[in-house]
Amino acid sequence: MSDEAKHNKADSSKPAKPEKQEKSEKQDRPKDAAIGSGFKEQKLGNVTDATLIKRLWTFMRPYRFTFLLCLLLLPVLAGFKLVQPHLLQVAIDDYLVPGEYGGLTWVIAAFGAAVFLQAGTGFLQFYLMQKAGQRALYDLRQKVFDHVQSLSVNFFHRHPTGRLMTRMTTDVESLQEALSSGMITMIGDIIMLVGIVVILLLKDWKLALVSFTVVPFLAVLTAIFRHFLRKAFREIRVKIARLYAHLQESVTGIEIIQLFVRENVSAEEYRDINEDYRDANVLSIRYDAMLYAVVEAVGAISVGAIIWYGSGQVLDDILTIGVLVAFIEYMQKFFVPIRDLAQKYNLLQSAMASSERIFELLDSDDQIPQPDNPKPLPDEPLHIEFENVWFAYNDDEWVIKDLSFEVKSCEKVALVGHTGAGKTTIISLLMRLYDVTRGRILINGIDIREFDLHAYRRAFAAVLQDSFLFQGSIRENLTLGEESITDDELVEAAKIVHAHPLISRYADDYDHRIAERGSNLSSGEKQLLSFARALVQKPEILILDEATANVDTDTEAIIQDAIDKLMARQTSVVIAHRLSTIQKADRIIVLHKGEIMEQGTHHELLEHGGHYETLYRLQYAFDADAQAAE
Ligand SMILES: Nc1ncnc2c1ncn2[C@@H]1O[C@H](COP(=O)(O)OP(=O)(O)OP(=O)(O)O)[C@@H](O)[C@H]1O
Repeated sequence: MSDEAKHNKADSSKPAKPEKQEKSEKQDRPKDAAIGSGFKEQKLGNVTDATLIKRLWTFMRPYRFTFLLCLLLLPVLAGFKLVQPHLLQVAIDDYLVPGEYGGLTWVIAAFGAAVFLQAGTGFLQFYLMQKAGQRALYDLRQKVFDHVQSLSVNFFHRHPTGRLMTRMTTDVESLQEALSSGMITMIGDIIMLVGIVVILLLKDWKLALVSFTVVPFLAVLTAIFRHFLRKAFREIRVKIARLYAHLQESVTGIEIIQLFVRENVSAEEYRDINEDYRDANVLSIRYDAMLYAVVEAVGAISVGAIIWYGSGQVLDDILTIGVLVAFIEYMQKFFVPIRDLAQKYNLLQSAMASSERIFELLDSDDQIPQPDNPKPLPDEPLHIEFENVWFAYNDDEWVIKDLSFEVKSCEKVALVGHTGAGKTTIISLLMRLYDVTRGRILINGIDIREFDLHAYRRAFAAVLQDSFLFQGSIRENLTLGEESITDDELVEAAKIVHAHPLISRYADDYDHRIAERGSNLSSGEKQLLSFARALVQKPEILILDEATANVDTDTEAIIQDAIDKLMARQTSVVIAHRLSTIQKADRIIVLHKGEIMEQGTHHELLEHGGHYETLYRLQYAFDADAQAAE
């Protein structure tokens, strides 16, 4: 079914009261999609390791040959390690005990060669593994970033930035350790263990069985610890996400915290979260230390058993001293990988907990849908039409109710209304930050959901309430990386909106660096720069939201002139609380609780004597009072 057909179908089934139909949509929606839910951190843990490893493999696949080479090097590396105790046995039994010291030379040379080759192979194996691991992680980081960028603003409203950042940074880091060292060296450890078991059984199966009596206990104990460690690691990730979320909020909201003297409250909250994080870490360290101690103790018991049983055998001449020494050496080598395995298992547990969270983020499909066969934007002046539009952020709470209006090409339409009337929501719907719940928005008669999202948004330039500026030069902030914009165009745009005098005040004018979020500029200056940015992008449709709030009367006059010039050029939709700024608009739409109350020109609405007239008189009286006070 084409998109058009789909939308038409949705429309034809439009109920008089859309609340009921909405309910079934609600049920279809993934649970996580409920606004305000955030990530369901506690719900993690149901995914099996096999599923996670399978998904991780998709990132390792491009580097599979390097990983394979690393794997092939593992038995070689194990071979060089395993030959050493045997050489020790040969040295004792064949040369030291019979007193043939001359033959020791080749044994020492062979031992030296084994140590040297072990180092060389170890280096190669480690280097290749790290390199491939880093590459796979680079891809993963890139994928996570691209995915996050593609998510709708709705998603960002629901998820605290700090938590998102944790997933994109510390979780990826923890995966990094596992991918670039943990996983493959674990296989190396297993090869070592199997090698030792086989060698010992071949050397003396009875002594081997005595040595391994402790292994089943060890297996049971590590299985129990594994279970608790996994839980502890998951807890750490949840706690660290909370810690970052709080940190992020405290840093971005520092002005409010300081102005309202909330430092102590914020510190108290942070202390609680920090304590939780510390306790979660301490718990995991406790398990870790216990596991380490258990492995050490079991290792010592095993060596004790070898000496106890083996010494008797040596005295009875059944066993040589060389074999006994080799057994002790092998058993010590046996417990090192077991200890390492436990540690690497921790790493892996942590990585599994992290990858679960990263994949959950990658699985969040809160995107604005793209059509299968996008239509090109009409190559003619654009006009907008809202057709019976309904919209709710939360389930049945309708913010926009059956809204219909038109903005003709080159028309300047203003939206006014009390706070919360739905003005910003209309702009968000128009720019497809959200999709309408019901009804349609049309551009030249085509549903906007049928256009390619990016091509569609490129037709707009928006100056929003918060004139967000990025850290970087003024030029970068105005062009937003669009290289085709020339310096002349830049200067011309800045001049039109009165931003040029402000910019040329700086010695390095357009190369002047703006601090993060434009913190080294006043709000009026930020607005002028965002006007220049909007103009230089040569939009078909201009969106202005709350353009003249928070500025003094002189700046307001300058900004007003800038707005007039901006609006004169193209189709514009403007939201303004200060009604003086929109008197020249071709049409003013007065909104109340998501519905149109009245519309017309400034004069028509004043003559009509309705809601707008009341708003205007109130504001006029307020301004007159303010001026008198000045
Ligand atoms: N992201 C959101 N999630 C849930 N509800 C929201 C969200 N954004 C806005 N709302 C609600 O939608 C309603 C309309 O908000 P909107 O921002 O569109 O109003 P507005 O007319 O632009 O107000 P203002 O003039 O104060 O900016 C309000 O009741 C608001 O609480």
